[in-house]
Amino acid sequence: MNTTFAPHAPTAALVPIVERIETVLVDLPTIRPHKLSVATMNGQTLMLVKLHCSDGIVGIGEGTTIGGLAYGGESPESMKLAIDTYFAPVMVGQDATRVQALMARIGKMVKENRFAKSAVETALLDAQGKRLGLPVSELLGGRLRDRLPVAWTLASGDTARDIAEAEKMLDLRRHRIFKLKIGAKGLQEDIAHVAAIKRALGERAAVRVDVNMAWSETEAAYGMAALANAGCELVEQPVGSAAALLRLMRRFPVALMADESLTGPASAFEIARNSGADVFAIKIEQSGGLFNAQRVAAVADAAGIELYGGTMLEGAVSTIASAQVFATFANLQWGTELFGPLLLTEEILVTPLDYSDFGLTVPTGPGLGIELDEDRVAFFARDGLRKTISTVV
Ligand SMILES: O=C(O)C[C@H]1C=CC(=O)O1
Ligand SMILES: [Mn+2]
Repeated sequence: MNTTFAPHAPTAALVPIVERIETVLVDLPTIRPHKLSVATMNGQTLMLVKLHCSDGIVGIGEGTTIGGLAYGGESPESMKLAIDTYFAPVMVGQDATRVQALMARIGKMVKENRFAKSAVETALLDAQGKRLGLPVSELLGGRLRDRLPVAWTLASGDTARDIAEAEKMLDLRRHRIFKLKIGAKGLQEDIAHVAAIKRALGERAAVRVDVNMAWSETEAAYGMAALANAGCELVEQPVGSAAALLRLMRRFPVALMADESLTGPASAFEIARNSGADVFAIKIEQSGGLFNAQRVAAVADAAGIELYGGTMLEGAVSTIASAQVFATFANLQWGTELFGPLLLTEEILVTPLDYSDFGLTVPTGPGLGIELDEDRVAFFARDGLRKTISTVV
């Protein structure tokens, strides 16, 4: 008997492999200047990834940060360079269906670059979901919710304008949780700003602040007490170091949230071990991808730390990748801030996302469940049609 003859055995050629990875920088204006203590944004650059597989499936991913290099170690340009030069050779020719194995392979060759890893992992998961006919949330273990509460950030730099913006969001039933960006101005001015907004909105809305590490420890001690008095319910990353954050814990009747000091599972474990935060702002890019975001959530749950779904002011692709993973979290006590696409003037999806009734609907289609409007992406690409037209005119 010929035991080597197996006509129906799958052959290696049938395994879908990664054929090509395309990256594109897309520059989009914001609806107004967005003022953080680290930068003022007038636009946002999305670094989009298209992962072409041998079975014809194309997965999409996104890497985005805030104010170029003002927020962290990666920029959209550096992500593009890292993927084109270092990720692509490690990925091309590999089995596209083994997402975790491929991410582990990348991890051996690329030490850091968490944001770029998140973009590539998103594209792999989108492709695999499209291949299997399942939403990314189901590849990640299954969703617990189809809708996510979404906060809005008030960051125009002007108190009256922020109040008017909040009133508009309440009228539209789009947001009733507001995060105020402070830290760029003096302490007293910032506290007066927060108090005025909370006074105007009263019980109709929740008010939180993000200091983006701008305060010294003594400023934070004074500031947190005053903010608690003003009715602010949560203070996000008032100081830079995790040690200083820990020293501020439980001294004021206001929740303390870690953002910048949370850079993936290892940092989550360190903060949790020291009871160094009440809440984690989990971001897929800061975590180094969707699987790592789930690991951060598991650490938080084990330690009794509460969860908030954060954003790097991402466009639609990474916003929905975040939504797909946040939908799988056992706990999401503080909701999310997945409003990034609403801060941009331009739509880049064929079907816009559903923001309604103070929340975002998590798409149910295969993969991320969204489709890029390729003409608009080509138009807004850094070296794309918009540039050609404005050079000709
Ligand atoms: O949390 C951050 O620091 C970044 C981001 C999230 C919302 C926003 O306005 O900025
Ligand atoms: Mn933050």
